[in-house]
Amino acid sequence: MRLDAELPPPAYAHPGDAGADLRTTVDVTLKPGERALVPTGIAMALPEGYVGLVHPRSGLAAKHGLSIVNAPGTVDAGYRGEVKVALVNLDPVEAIELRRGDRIAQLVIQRVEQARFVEVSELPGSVRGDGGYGSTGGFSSR
Ligand SMILES: O=c1ccn([C@H]2C[C@H](O)[C@@H](COP(=O)(O)OP(=O)(O)OP(=O)(O)O)O2)c(=O)[nH]1
Ligand SMILES: [Mg+2]
Repeated sequence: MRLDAELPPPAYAHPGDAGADLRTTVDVTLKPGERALVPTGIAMALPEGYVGLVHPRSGLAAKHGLSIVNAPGTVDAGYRGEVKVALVNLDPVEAIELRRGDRIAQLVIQRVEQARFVEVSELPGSVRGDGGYGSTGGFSSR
């Protein structure tokens, strides 16, 4: 549902794209390190068993340092409020100026399972075991 009828609905830039672009309904300037919760003018009713994931756009991230604090944001199937994007400017020097209608993020809709959590006193073994956080090594050149 569009809460702002003047702006286009989410759209895939190409056939087969995973992410549909979301737009800001407001002008916003982010100073270096600043964040803002930005409205998209979109509300939706995803079918049960699906989730909407709000991902950064790679071009804005690589060129300007525009990211999302909670990337990817989670839009629950039962959520009926406005989808918002927690943008952050990670550039150390330059401010980022966004204008109403700019495409600021992309929504990826995926199937999702709901687990049934079963409490146990022992876990089955595995090859990895409890190794993590770099247990297989870091940069290959060092
Ligand atoms: O990037 C996002 C992330 C979340 N939401 C909306 C939809 C989601 O269903 C709801 C709650 O998100 P989440 O569970 O991540 O936030 P919370 O801090 O746990 O809030 P709550 O206590 O309402 O679950 O906020 C967005 O619009 N954009
Ligand atoms: Mg929550």
